[in-house]
Amino acid sequence: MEERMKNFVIIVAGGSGSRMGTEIPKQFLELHRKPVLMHTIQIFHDFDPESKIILVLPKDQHQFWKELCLKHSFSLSHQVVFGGKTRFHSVQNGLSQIENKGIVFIHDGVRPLVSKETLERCLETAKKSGNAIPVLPVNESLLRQEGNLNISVDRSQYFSVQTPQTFRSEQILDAFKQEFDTSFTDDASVAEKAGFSIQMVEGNRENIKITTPTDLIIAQALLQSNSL
Ligand SMILES: Nc1ccn([C@@H]2O[C@H](COP(=O)(O)OP(=O)(O)OP(=O)(O)O)[C@@H](O)[C@H]2O)c(=O)n1
Ligand SMILES: C[C@](O)(CO)[C@H](O)COP(=O)(O)O
Repeated sequence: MEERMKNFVIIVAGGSGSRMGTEIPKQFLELHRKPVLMHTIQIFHDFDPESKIILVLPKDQHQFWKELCLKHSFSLSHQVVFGGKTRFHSVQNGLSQIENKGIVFIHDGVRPLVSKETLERCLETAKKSGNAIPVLPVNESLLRQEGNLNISVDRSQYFSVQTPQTFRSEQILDAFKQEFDTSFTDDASVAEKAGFSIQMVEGNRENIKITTPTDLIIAQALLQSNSL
């Protein structure tokens, strides 16, 4: 009988939230009666209750998170590790907890609206092809700045990138052995620099990254309509 592959989920929430600008870090803000991070963890647990969930949080937020879990009676199993200086270093800390082969989902803690269908597409393609990056076509026109000129570009050649960026564990562990480079904006850029070819799958429009106060209003509305 074929052995079932283990799923690992690294949820990164080690950032500073400077563009949100709230006193409470954005991952703890309440949306639809629960902190953002609890929505995110719940989605992955519901997708596969057997998966190992690793939450990356700045060291000085661990106690606060523990208190929030008690307050909300949040008991889904997860392991908490320290955040790093950049997203790359936070992911690296998460990867250090992967002890055997499987599929690794790397997801922004502040994307609490990823759909089950996106997760299924990511899982299936990563199993088959080594990785899967959820993307969407760009809905607006695009301009590129070149000196004093602003030049229209062909938007059909561009896609906006979401998470969970999903990999076979061997591939992503290998990619993250590299030295940090300032060009790394996500995990796909790390894998690409290590020589792996990147596979795109369709993401979902609701899967926004809560970055600014406006995103919070949109996420609140979407979560409310999801639960109707
Ligand atoms: N050192 C860092 C920086 C970012 N992240 C995580 O990477 C995701 C995407 O980053 P972003 O939305 O930019 O979060 P922040 O860095 O917190 O926000 P900002 O750039 O506005 O400060 C977030 O879940 C964030 O917590 C992380 O784990 N560790
Ligand atoms: C990982 C990411 O969410 C993919 O779109 C994005 O690259 C994070 O960028 P940020 O500037 O760190 O928010």
